[in-house]
Amino acid sequence: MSRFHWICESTDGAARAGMLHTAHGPVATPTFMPVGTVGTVKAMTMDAVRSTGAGIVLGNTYHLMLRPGAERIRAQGGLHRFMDWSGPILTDSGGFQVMSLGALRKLDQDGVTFRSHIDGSYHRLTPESSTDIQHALDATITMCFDECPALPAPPETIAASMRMSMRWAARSREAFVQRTGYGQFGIVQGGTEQDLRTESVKALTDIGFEGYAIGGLAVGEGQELMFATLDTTVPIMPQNAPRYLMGVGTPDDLLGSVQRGVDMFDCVMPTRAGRTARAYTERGTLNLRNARHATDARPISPDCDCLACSRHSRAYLHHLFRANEILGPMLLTWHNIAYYQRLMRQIREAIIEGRLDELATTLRANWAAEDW
Ligand SMILES: CN(C)CCSCc1cc(N)cc2c(=O)[nH]c(N)nc12
Ligand SMILES: [Zn+2]
Repeated sequence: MSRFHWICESTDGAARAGMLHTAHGPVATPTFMPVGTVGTVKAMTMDAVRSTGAGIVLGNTYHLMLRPGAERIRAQGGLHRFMDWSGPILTDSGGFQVMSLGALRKLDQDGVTFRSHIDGSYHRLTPESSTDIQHALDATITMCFDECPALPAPPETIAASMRMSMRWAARSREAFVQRTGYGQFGIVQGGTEQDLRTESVKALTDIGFEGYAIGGLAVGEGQELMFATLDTTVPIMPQNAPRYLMGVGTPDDLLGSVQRGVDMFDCVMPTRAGRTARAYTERGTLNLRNARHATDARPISPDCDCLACSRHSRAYLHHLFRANEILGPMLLTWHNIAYYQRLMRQIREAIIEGRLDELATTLRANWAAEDW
């Protein structure tokens, strides 16, 4: 079994193309990780997920600890077997979900106590318990337990939160059980304050992790401020470790972030859009509920090999959504994930061939094209 490591194969400016080697197989980077919050990529079978070329999927400690419970998943052989996915799985550590789900919660220096959004029962997450739960899930990549402060916030609030997250990172690392082919990622915090981001990167690299995530962004700061934060934070992150930008993003966000040196992404946009009739395409997004699609015999994308595009028309997808048929979200989620995977393959190939800037110009022009 190969040890957990990332190899940089090519660079094009700050962008990198590489290979992440794990206990559950290799993943080509840059990579987009479909979100499988409660052990399922919503509205997709795992065969459909595999057919898109996805290499790694995401799970969530918060959701899985509440239902069905980490112990029950462990007893079933771990999350891989439970959800029929033999590739790598990255699990988020739960703190972000507690905050973002608005669950009734009490945060203290040791961890967070919260009430389940499902049945109101009380639970507690700490760096130790989050790490233990991710171990029980047999996560290939374990995320540190952190706090993601809401933006905007005063610098002193961001500083206090980041420093608590760095103490929690040390405790998460202490609780992590090293296994060949498994990794743990530290999460850089610090809002959009460069000095705090620098302090956070140093704190995490002093502890030492197999990879480093950029947290605390994609929380409403906007693309310009997100990119500005990447411009100063990514260059001081370890060169030889994978970099994961959490919760990002649109195709344009992914392209700009890869150009700034990011390797891994996750976002609910393509799956959530698939359930709400919004199609991602090489020429921007389409709202398939719109009446103009009612008689359009074309596939969503002529260049797509997903089931929706290879067998059906826009008119059919329009009909399914108007009729509120389950097959609508199934087919469109499949298409959106297939589009995101195809985009990442295009970007990776362009980095290897040294033509990423040209591809970026073409992609951005096509995304801005008039509705079609
Ligand atoms: C399904 N995904 C949205 C969940 C995984 S990514 C969640 C997530 C998103 C964002 N934007 C910031 C943070 C952050 O700062 N810390 C953690 N732990 N998770 C984060
Ligand atoms: Zn398609």
